[in-house]
Amino acid sequence: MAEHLSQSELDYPFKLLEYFNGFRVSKMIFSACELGVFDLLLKSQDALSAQHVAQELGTSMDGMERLLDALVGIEILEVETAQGTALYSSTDVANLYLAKGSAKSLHDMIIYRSQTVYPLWNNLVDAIREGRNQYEKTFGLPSGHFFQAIYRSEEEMLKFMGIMSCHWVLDGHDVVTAFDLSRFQKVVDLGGCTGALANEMARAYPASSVTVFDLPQVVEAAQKHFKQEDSGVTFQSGDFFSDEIPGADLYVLARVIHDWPEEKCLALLKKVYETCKPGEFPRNQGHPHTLAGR
Ligand SMILES: C[S@@+](CC[C@H](N)C(=O)[O-])C[C@H]1O[C@@H](n2cnc3c(N)ncnc32)[C@H](O)[C@@H]1O
Repeated sequence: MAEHLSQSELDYPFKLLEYFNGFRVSKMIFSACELGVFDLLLKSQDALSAQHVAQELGTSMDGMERLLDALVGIEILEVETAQGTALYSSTDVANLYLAKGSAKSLHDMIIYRSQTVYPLWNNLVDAIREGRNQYEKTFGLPSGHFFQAIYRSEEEMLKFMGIMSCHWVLDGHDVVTAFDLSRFQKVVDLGGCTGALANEMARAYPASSVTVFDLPQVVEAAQKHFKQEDSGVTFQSGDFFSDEIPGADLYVLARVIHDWPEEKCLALLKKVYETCKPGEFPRNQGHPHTLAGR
């Protein structure tokens, strides 16, 4: 570690302190999102006092004042003083990413992190000791099948699908255009969920046909709640372990491989290799292509 952290860290451990206090910053943002602080400040035309925010959101005045000051400290909110009263307002960043409703809102992702991921990470020590996920200990759900736990109700499934989409609003275009993929005529996004990345792909390469392949209940929900009619993306349902996967000359596996143990990954990648139409690799290596993302 000493080799990677700068010399000054030996005199005073700035980075180390930042690392192990990082959870406090996460919790401040999670709490403000859950309480609706950013939504209220976005709606309000004027900067608001801590008392006003506390009253509107039904919290203690002392707790809210501390939270607002802490958010000013990490430059997510701004404060000005008028006649001895501190008045708080949102920054553009908070309005764009932390409040509900903007096209780039990460609100749902933050709520999921707060209510599902954070409690799971609380059991990280046990996860490492036992080598398995902690759904059972954290939520009393069977941990044997990861997606059965995540998709335990339609509401939970839609929440998960929502946060999967959020990521691609930020990075999707950059990811699909990082390489020129225009020569691939048929693209299949395995485990493509809502189709958010597939939509970016179809937009960037309008001459390609793009198909999302995912579990039946996910495909049904994707078409009902997330489908973008004009994107031209098609959906096919199935299980990529037990069913045939559609033929393609490019497969996308975005954030899929990391979900599975080694033997399942190898089985899936073998299936992709065998089904993928051979094509020309940029440096003429002449083997099928897999665009794998994690
Ligand atoms: C972590 S999510 C990633 C979603 C999407 N690729 C993305 O990056 O936003 C994994 C996806 O794999 C799908 N999946 C899980 N098991 C599957 C299976 N056996 N067959 C097909 N899809 C599956 C899930 O429904 C989910 O959409």
